[in-house]
Amino acid sequence: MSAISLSLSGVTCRHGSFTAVDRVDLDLAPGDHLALTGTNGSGKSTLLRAVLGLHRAFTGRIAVSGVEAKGGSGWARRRTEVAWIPQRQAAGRFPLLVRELLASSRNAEAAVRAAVDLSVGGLLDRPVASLSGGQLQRAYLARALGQLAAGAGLLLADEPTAALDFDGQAQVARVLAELPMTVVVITHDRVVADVCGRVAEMAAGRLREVR
Ligand SMILES: Nc1ncnc2c1ncn2[C@@H]1O[C@H](COP(=O)(O)OP(=O)(O)OP(=O)(O)O)[C@@H](O)[C@H]1O
Repeated sequence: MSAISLSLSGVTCRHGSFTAVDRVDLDLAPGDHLALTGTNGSGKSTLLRAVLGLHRAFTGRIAVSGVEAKGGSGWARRRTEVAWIPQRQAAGRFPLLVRELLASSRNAEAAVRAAVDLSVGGLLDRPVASLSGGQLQRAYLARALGQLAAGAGLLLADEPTAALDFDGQAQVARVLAELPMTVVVITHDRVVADVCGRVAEMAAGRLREVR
């Protein structure tokens, strides 16, 4: 596993006729850590979802490791290169055990090890739908660490500490700080922003780097 680059140029994302992300440019070198802050509804989640191919209504250029995703196989490859912690962690439409969520990382062993470190190792046989918000967030972080162990070189995390207690927030900030991967983390948490070398702020779809 090694860190990879992310390059956005002139990225505009629409929800119907509404422009949620407006001509965003951003270049991250392998290993850069960026905190993405800004007001609610300013387009942060939409932007990261576009990088993953979960929001396809965009124009402009999104390149990971210098490559733009094209077609189904291109986006499938993108999802092996990019680890993802979603904001509203979905319990899924079908009953899913924590163990199965972790296995979806493609490195179940590493994800389970991370789950143990993150204090959710005792919940492997519980349905994901039965976890508390903080437990679910820890489980999704463990899955992302499994994805990184499986070869992903970029982590996109959407408010990964929003549901965590103080100890959990500090622990996740530590884990993120130590990751040798490229990281973009949407956060309203100062502890997390402080461990990132770069900080950008979004407002009404525009991105401005502040540090
Ligand atoms: N599926 C959708 N359909 C229509 N509008 C949407 C949809 N998803 C998001 N939006 C709108 O796009 C804008 C950007 O939303 P987005 O979730 O990207 O913001 P955000 O910066 O991540 O917000 P927050 O900090 O509250 O999570 C908001 O005005 C939101 O209401």
